[in-house]
Amino acid sequence: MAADDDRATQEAGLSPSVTFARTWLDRRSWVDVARGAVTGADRVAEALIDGLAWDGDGGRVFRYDHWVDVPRLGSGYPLDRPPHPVLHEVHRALQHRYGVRFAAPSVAWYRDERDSVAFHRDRDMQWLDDTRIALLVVGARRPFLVRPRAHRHAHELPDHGATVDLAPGDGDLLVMGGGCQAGWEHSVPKLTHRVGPRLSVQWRWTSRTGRQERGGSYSKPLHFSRP
Ligand SMILES: O=C(O)CCC(=O)C(=O)O
Ligand SMILES: [Fe+2]
Repeated sequence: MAADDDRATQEAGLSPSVTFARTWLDRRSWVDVARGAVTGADRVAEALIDGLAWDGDGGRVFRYDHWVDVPRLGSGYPLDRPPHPVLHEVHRALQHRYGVRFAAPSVAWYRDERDSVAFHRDRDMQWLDDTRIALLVVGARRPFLVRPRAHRHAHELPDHGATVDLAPGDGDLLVMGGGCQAGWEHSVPKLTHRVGPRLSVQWRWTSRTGRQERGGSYSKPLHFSRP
């Protein structure tokens, strides 16, 4: 059988040898990446697409003082009812490695190169000083850009001020930790070349310490009346 056929029929599984590589962003903020943590990741992509109910066409959220489009589809599932069994294994392995209990995951589906999420912090977690956000990315490998929050108005810089591209895809795990949601922003930008579907499963934990964020959240919009 051709290698492509093997890949297409391979059932998904947690790789027996997962290695995490840590990138320190500053003294208290880091990102871990484990390449190929889930093998046969295309099966997971199919199970997510077919097994979950997807919300409308991305919709719009109120961000600070204006509405922005979030062109991608969103979903989620209860921790004990994953649409593919390997997601349960990934969840357990992540909790074991990071020593925290994650909330029920949310899931994002970028249908093609036009879907994206702009630079943001996951402010809906409210306590941002010490968080863990674990992402399993399946499907297309696309840029995942990280920039210091101080670059948020530096639109003239290349890649809008991004300093790191972690480019996860095809079964990679990416974990943002420490102060990543306090002092850093992340994005999955639009592309000008064609790409297939990309999905991310996102498990979140916050220490609930430090200052509590209030106001316009990015992924869970407050329902202000529209201007
Ligand atoms: O899909 C991704 O890799 C990132 C998604 C994200 O940052 C979010 O939904 O807050
Ligand atoms: Fe995010």
